[in-house]
Amino acid sequence: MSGPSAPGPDGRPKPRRTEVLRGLAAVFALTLRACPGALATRVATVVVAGTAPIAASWLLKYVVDSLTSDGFRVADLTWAAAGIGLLTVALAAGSAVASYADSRIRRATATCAQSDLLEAVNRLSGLSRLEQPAFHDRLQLAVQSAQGADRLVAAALQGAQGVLTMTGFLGSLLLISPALALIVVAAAVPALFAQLANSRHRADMFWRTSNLARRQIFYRGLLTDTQAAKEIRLYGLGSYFAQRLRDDLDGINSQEEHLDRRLVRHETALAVLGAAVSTGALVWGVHQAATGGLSAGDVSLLVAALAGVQSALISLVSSIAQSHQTALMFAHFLYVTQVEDDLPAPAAPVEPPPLSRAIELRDVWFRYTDDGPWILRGVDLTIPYGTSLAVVGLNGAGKSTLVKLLCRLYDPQRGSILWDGTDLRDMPADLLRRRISVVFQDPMEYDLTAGENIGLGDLDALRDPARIHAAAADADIHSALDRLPQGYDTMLSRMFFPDDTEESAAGVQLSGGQWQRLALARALMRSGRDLMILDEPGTGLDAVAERHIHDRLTALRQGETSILVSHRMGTARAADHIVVIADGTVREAGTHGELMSLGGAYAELFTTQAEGYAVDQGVEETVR
Ligand SMILES: Nc1ncnc2c1ncn2[C@@H]1O[C@H](COP(=O)(O)OP(=O)(O)OP(=O)(O)O)[C@@H](O)[C@H]1O
Repeated sequence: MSGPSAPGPDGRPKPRRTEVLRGLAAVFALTLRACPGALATRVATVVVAGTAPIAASWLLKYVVDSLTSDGFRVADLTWAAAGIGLLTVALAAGSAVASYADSRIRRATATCAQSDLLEAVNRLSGLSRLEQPAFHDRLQLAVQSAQGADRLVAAALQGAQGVLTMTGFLGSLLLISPALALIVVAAAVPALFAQLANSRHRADMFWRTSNLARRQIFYRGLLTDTQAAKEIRLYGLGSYFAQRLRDDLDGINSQEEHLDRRLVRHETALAVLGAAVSTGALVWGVHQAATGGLSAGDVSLLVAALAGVQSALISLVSSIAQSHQTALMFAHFLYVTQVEDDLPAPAAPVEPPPLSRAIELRDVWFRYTDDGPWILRGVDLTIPYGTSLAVVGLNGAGKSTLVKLLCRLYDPQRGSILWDGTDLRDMPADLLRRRISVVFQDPMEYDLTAGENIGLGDLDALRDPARIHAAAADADIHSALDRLPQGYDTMLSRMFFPDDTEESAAGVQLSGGQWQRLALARALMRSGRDLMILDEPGTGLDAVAERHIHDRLTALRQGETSILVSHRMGTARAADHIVVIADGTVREAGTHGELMSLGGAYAELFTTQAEGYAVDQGVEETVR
């Protein structure tokens, strides 16, 4: 990966010019990998399309010269005419084959580029890169350029065809008049520079407007999202977001409009220049023919060469410009596919052993960005093997952040987290995560079947109904799933149908608490886990379900190392150890009894919650 690119006018990194060449080479390598056969076919059509017009113009010159001379042979002219006809057929067939090959190249490169991109994003083992707006801008442009990679190939081949045709016709013009050949080429030079400048401006514009483009996609998604629909209707936000979407689109449109006007000015001037050169050359040719300097066939060749060189030059110039623009855009694709992992890979990776001693946090400091506030400020904590730890604290204290660090979704800036004495930074993140099972505070709701939603917890068991049902039973959701229209095969989505079913098999939506139990079942699927982390598993559960699941989990956790983040003090009190996180540090640590007798933050949290229940109870008694 090369160093960061120079910043653009808005301070964000901008693709460098050398990246154009890298982009070109990369797109051809991609096409060669994606569809070598179609590329070879397309090259063959370029040769035919590039040379046939020249051969046809020479045959025409031969026919015209023969017709205007004495004693021509009809048979020879017939062969020449048939030759022109054959070339026309070859051109027509070549064009049809070319568009078929172009379609194949388009589909294959888009698929290959998209999967390269997704693999690259998937290789990022942490979360920080995905939380940077600039990275999302790059990603958006990378997706666009991945979809348009075939355009660069098409433009380059069109350029090659232009070169072939132009070389042939220029050779013909040189035979008639070297000066004329020079004038025709010179007329194309301003066009070349203008087109290159235009393509640079267009690539810059895409970069400048990428943030607006992403935002209007966000608003569009929001306005059509079923989850957002409730609040949007309740608060009457539809028109407000629609207006913001229109403002963003207006911003993009006005920049495009500015560029389009510039293009109109340039293209008009270039067309006038080209027409003037052609007219002058034609007048000169007619004059020469009248004075006997050129034959009638020469004039016909001159007319064909003028048109051929002009159109080949225009096509060459526009293909260079198009390649330039696409290659500049492709720099974003290269950036994303070659971006460094946000978690540095260990120099000497250590495979995490099955946990047997303890997980230790030693003076852990963490903040999400280099200039952001410290979220954890020197956390010291030991979680002995086989014990349960409850983490409590006020909103925003850093409890979920601690969980994410334990999963190595981020690395701490200072201090270390040790797994049986080995720093997590020395372990490949994916191997470490196989040893951990987590229910996050905001678990995913996959638009898949109920069985898949659970089976994703252990891909090897995705088609193992017995294990899936057992995990569902442990999470107390089995009977609810069993009662669904297609049981575990029911699609949990109102957006999609299962692949092989009719519309009548449309999916169902679960309640918030049921989704939470499903996430718990998914976490329980993970075989061979050493650490179970539950980040607020009870928030969406009813009191009966919470009690039931709590007892079940307590039984399941026996002998297992577990961490429970919870605001429900009644649930937290059962843990072997409890820590109170406040101001980014461990404020208090101990058992429930120890912390209560300490009379500090834990005792206050506990009694405040208990008093709430007691007051409610008192009110109920008064009402009765
Ligand atoms: N991805 C992130 N990027 C930047 N800041 C973040 C991010 N996630 C959390 N924070 C900030 O870190 C702080 C701690 O958040 P965290 O989610 O760890 O708190 P918590 O103790 O789990 O809170 P809660 O009880 O509300 O779940 C908060 O101030 C939050 O704004």
